[in-house]
Amino acid sequence: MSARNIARFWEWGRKIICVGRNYADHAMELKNAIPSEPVLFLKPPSAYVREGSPILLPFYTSNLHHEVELGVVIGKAGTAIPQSSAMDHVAGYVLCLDMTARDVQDECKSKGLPWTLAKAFNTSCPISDFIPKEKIPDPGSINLWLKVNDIVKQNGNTSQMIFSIPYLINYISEIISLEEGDLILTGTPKGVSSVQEQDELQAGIDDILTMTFKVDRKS
Ligand SMILES: O=C(O)/C=C/C(=O)CC(=O)C(=O)O
Ligand SMILES: [Mg+2]
Repeated sequence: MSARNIARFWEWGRKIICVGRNYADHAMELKNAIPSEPVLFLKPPSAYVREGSPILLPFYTSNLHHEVELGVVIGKAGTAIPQSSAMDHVAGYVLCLDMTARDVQDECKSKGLPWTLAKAFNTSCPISDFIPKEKIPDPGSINLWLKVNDIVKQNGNTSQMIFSIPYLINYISEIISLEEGDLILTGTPKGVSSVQEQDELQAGIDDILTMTFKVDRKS
């Protein structure tokens, strides 16, 4: 049997744990309070989509938003991982989009319902190629950007995160044990906006990597 390859972690069917409202400028653009503790939600592995396949518009939304985020790929399992050793559990990174049906999320929020329909649908988590940890020596200080049809919509720096990567790994693993192949989405900076069928989304991390996805409707 061939050994599993962490560079193809999305094939392993592990957890996708998402952090929300982790950038003050994004929390404020959606008129949310700045959180005093991380806001967590989950996506299933069926949310993954890779370059070459489209992001599919769910039939029940008319306001699908992009959110560009740094994804942290877990390489070593742990529970209640101390902040001091948190980075030893990181195998690498991916650039991610947390696609969000904003109108559905607003309705869920107003009714006190979970965000599953808004955040966890098929293709709601486009990801780049795997970036080995050594390629990003300081993940707490990198630029993330996103363009829609060549127009810049998001341009932020991970130094703006309210909760750092070691803090998040400690906080999450106290509640949900982390396994090899899990992915943590670390939240989005400001500039989220609506996308339409046939739009082209391009996103990147500094000069490290870019990725491109088309938006389509399920045929
Ligand atoms: O509370 C809201 O209105 C929206 C929150 C989010 O969608 C949170 C995120 O996913 C994020 O900040 O990245
Ligand atoms: Mg998000």
